[in-house]
Amino acid sequence: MARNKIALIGAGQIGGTLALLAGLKDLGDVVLFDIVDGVPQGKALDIAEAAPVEGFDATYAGASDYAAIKGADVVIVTAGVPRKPGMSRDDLIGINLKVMQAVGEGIKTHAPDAFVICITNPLDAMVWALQKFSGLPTNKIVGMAGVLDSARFRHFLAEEFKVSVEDVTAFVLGGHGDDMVPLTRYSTVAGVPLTDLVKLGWTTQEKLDAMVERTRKGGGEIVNLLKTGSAFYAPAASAIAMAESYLRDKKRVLPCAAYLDGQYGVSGMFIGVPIVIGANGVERVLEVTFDAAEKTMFDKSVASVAGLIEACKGVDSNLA
Ligand SMILES: NC(=O)C1=CN([C@@H]2O[C@H](COP(=O)(O)OP(=O)(O)OC[C@H]3O[C@@H](n4cnc5c(N)ncnc54)[C@H](O)[C@@H]3O)[C@@H](O)[C@H]2O)C=CC1
Ligand SMILES: O=C([O-])CC(=O)C(=O)O
Repeated sequence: MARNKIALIGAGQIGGTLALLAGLKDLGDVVLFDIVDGVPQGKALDIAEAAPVEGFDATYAGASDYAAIKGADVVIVTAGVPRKPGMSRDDLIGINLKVMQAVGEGIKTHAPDAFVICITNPLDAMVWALQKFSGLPTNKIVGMAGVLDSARFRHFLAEEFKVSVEDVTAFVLGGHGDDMVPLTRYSTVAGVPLTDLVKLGWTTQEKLDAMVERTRKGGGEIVNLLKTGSAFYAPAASAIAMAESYLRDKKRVLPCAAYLDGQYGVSGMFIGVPIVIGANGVERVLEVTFDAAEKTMFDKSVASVAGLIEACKGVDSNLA
């Protein structure tokens, strides 16, 4: 059976990590694409030379021409710029929107049948714009954020409870901004909701609130530490989980920025919600019920994303 082809648009910090993880997980052959000539080629060769040591068989190529992504099964987009300390993700809109136009046209011409995962920030607006520029069916394009935000929350919870990360589940929904929605009622240790664990004395409400807040600001915490860019290991691992679910038809239920057509009372936008990812792309949206406080938080987050989309339309009148 022919190997799958994975195209990585953007060969920076996340792109390089994606390329390595794709090999380690035997997901398929990898093409790294970047506008900076030499970088995708150099990273491709470096990882290909790691393959004999790690024992995976995959071809690696680097390119600065979109023709190289032809026939890709999965495209993961990290092209653009990351933020630096003092910036918000939203400050990236002007520059990254133009990048999404070029990437969208490249995908439309060379890989229109791919399952596309957008990572570029500000995420919920960029995946919306990428869908418009590429014309992809809305079940074949998603944004990566919820898996990462949930993984951060899971890490903090596992540390607090001194349990395996494997036994901690979490759902962080909404947009990928500081008003994202970590849902404590739907996050568990071995199936027991966090709200019950507070009652059982495993933690206090104050500590839980602090972990929720740390999750919301998790991206900024790493930007302030790194100073030159933003997180890349956990973002890459998160997107690889999504790609693997598609390529292996695993039908995992993952929180992703998905196109909503009435679900959660939202239409025509990409928002972080739990979805089933299988061979048909986004196969199902899981609509969880919110209590009044959760709904208020979710609606606030949706309103922020709507504001970003309006800002995109202001920058590029073709999107209006
Ligand atoms: N959705 C999420 O949860 C997360 C999103 N991000 C975002 O992911 C993006 C990438 O982050 P990093 O890999 O750390 O940045 P990076 O700067 O290391 O890599 C970005 C790459 O994109 C390339 N690039 C720029 N314009 C391009 C174009 N028109 N076509 C092709 N390539 C182009 C650059 O040359 C660079 O190699 C940023 O926007 C960052 O904010 C980062 C972490 C998490
Ligand atoms: O915070 C950033 O700029 C990068 C990002 O989205 C994250 O790490 O969650």
